[in-house]
Amino acid sequence: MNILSVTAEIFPLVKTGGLADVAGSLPKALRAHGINTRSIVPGYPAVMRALRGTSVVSQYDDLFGERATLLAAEPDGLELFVLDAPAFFDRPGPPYTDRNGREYEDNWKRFAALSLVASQIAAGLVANWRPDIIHAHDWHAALSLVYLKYAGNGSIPRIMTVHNMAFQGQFPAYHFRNLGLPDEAYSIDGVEYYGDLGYLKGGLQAADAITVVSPTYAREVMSPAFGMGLEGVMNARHADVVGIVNGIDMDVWDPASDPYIDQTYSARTPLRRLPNRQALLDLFGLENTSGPVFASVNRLTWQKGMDLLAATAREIVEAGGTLVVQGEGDAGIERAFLELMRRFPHRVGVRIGFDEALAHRIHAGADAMLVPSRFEPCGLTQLYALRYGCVPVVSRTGGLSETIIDANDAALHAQVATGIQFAPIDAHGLRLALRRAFKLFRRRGDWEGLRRQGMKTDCSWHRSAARYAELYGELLNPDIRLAGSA
Ligand SMILES: Nc1ncnc2c1ncn2[C@@H]1O[C@H](COP(=O)(O)OP(=O)(O)O[C@H]2O[C@H](CO)[C@@H](O)[C@H](O)[C@H]2O)[C@@H](O)[C@H]1O
Repeated sequence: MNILSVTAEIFPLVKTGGLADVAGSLPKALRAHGINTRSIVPGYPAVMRALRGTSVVSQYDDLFGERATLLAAEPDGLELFVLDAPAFFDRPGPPYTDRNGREYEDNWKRFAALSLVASQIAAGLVANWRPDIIHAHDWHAALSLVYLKYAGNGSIPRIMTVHNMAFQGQFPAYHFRNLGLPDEAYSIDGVEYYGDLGYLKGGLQAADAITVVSPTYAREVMSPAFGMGLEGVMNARHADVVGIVNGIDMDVWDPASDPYIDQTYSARTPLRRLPNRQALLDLFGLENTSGPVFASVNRLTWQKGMDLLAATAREIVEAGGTLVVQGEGDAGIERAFLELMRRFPHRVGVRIGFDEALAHRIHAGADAMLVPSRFEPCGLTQLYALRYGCVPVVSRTGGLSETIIDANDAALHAQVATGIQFAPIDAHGLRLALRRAFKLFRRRGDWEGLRRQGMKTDCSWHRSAARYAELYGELLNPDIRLAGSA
């Protein structure tokens, strides 16, 4: 079976968040199910630099007014189609924004171009490789399903995966006439969205199946607080919505072979983890107190509850712990953490920026990973933390509530607890969770138990790749689907 995956990011070539990790690792996991995935990605500078031995698939003189070439290549074990369109993608810095953090004005066109070409591949553009299913990730890829739907001619099945409802690709309606879609596509069944253009909305309407990245989030997005305007569409499509929890790449995130960390270790050799803790403290110039080293590797945003962490960080210092924060995002939250570092230079360490290697070192060295998200479709940081023996402290929402087993008395007694969950998701809730963490940390046996259980947890793609494979099978054979849902 051949799958065309459409994505704006793919690890290890271009990553701003979890989308890249999933787009990079799911295809690997699907191979075990006899599924071949090729991903189409934009030809950003980092992608173009990684290419060797490319072949030209197709050329465009006028793709939304620009020249472009569709290439095929296989860098870093990935099987890719790359849309080399310098006018759209040959820009320094992050993929969606300029150096000042402003969204590019032509994002509507850049990702419409990617999507249009993807839809052409789905319709048979490539002579020796035809996909059986097209799988679009997030709003950047959503129009590929819309183009296919309105092209007619019995398109292949279409899947839309939503990694985060907060990012929808909403643009002024006047761009519609430049998208090359038929007039009927500007409707409630198409891309019309509260009088604007909604790319994700259009993708959801054009999809045969919709996946979100955890069953809890699948339920949550049916309500306005989590659906963020799309709850109506999600409710209308609920029969076709399925939640599948993300897995992680067990090779990339493996403390037994991680090239970024000072000392490799495994669940069987927990003492070998200790030098990584000291190395982390040294790196940030922090004191080695008898309290836990808390960490956060995250976008510094409201979604991630990082303002709540900034507001409670003092508690960590006063109770005798240390805090390491790595991330970038809202200027106000960045400032708040930098200010905390200035006040408590030996207890709070902060790095503003995106740094994959440092993220590994933090997971390997910290005692606890704080993930106080206000909403979290799935979350990957807590899964990496489990694998690295860094106990996750998470808010009870979305995928966080499904992937971490709270250390309540029953779970501790049964030796199944893997972390701490808290609710309500506010500063007070987080404060109480921190107090629980301090208490458990002092009870060394319980803390080691949490760490051990976490490291034993299967966070691989094993089960979830099987769910995707099953879904692909159902879409290609609707009779099975009917039988299954009866
Ligand atoms: N400054 C930094 N330096 C280095 N690495 C950093 C970093 N800041 C973040 N990261 C890394 O980026 C990734 C973030 O992934 P998440 O899944 O936690 O959230 P994100 O909101 O990006 O993803 C969305 O999509 C994913 C995938 O489906 C869902 O899990 C999630 O809930 C949803 O919000 C992790 O690998 C994290 O370690």
